[in-house]
Amino acid sequence: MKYISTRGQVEPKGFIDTVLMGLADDGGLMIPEQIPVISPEELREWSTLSYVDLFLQIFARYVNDEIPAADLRELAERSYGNFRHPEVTPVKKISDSLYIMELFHGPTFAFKDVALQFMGELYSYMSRKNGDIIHILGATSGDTGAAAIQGVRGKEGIKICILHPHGKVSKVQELQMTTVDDSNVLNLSVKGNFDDCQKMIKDLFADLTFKKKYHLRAINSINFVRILAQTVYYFYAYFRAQDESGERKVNISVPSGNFGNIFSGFLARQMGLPINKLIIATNENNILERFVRTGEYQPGEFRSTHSPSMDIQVASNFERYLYYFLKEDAAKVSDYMNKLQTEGKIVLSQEDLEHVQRDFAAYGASNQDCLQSIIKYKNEYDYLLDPHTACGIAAYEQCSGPEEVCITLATAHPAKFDESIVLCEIEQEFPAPIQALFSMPQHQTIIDHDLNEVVRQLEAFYTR
Ligand SMILES: Cc1ncc(COP(=O)(O)O)c(C=O)c1O
Ligand SMILES: N[C@@H](CCOP(=O)(O)O)C(=O)O
Repeated sequence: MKYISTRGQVEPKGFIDTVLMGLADDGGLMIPEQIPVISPEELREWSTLSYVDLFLQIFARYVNDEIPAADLRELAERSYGNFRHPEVTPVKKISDSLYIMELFHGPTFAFKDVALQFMGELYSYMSRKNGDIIHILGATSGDTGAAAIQGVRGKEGIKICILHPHGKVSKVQELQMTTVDDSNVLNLSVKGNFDDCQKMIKDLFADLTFKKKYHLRAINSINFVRILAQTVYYFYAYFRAQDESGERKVNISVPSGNFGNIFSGFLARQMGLPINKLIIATNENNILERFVRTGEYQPGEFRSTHSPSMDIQVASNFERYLYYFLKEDAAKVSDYMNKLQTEGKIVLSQEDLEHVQRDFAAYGASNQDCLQSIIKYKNEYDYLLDPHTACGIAAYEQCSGPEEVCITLATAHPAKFDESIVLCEIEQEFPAPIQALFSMPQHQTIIDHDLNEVVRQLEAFYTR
């Protein structure tokens, strides 16, 4: 298996080189040259596997023996051994037509742990084995940063710098990132929004001299291994729903922002998993929902909502979908991305829009939808949704048919977003590891939205 760029200007790479490259050197995103297809017989065999065994089966199709099987097993077991639930990502039945897959049983109580626990182990393995210097640079709207820091804190040979939007993450997210006092961690709190942070890190990765000089490595979903690790739970979810749903079609509703999570679902479907509808659930930052409804992809005005981790206008992984949508024509992808840069939008023909609507359903939840879903599911099912999952539930209610079964991905634990839970006049008890954060000192550097200042901070950090 080789990996290529969506923009076609990178020589095909192996798995490890793809992980190390992060953002493709031509500014695109790395993707597998060919997506492996799993036969129905194999899917049947996979359907009873444990989470770790399923992970190993899927990864075996992508890593080309670049990591010996025994080592990969050890990395996976160590990663998922840190989860508080033996099933890693358990599925709960809410009603006859609704299941919730809880992706928040990892160390930082959000779905990012699923891929980032593994990435932390993988980077550490690469550093030990090859003596690679790993300088991680990432941007976060709150969850990726916390999970990435947790995945590598204190690990030898690794330094991590995370940019988050100042004052725009929840209190618990801020504490999870900034109470870590290991010397290999730097938190930059940027006066701007997540899109500003993501743009700055993409600019730094695109500066190949800087990237090479400081050995920059990515933990955001620009890194293909993040996408791959997230496909595992789509298989796992589908198999659990299939156990119960009989002949009914299985939909999956995904709270979406940077399009990484749902792109993993798209990849699983391309691999042969018969997911019926993939439902994109957004908040009021609804660029993806507008795209599916109208065929126009145009960043709008940034809004602060009750689901702050999805307050994203520029959905990074949209480019990966574009590549497959444009029948793997990298020149066309470059064209479309240039158009987005110069004209501020991409507009599809009616025929292309119909194609998109066959790939995805979508719903943009308003702030009111979000709070109403939290209140309704607490009252009717005694289940407390976090505000991102609540957007997923609102989308399930709009897009899933009466004869279908839907699994909504619960992307975070409600304790991370008590600000929104309080607005619903609901009291919750915090899990002990979250409660403990409130009495710990914080470490962060607040900076202006200024690329030169980020460079100064990074140079000082990486060379000390
Ligand atoms: C809790 C939560 N839900 C949903 C999302 C959206 O996921 P994605 O960016 O992969 O679309 C994020 C982060 O983006 C998140 O932190
Ligand atoms: N919601 C994310 C945004 C970054 O997304 P990523 O999947 O590209 O890392 C966050 O919590 O930071």
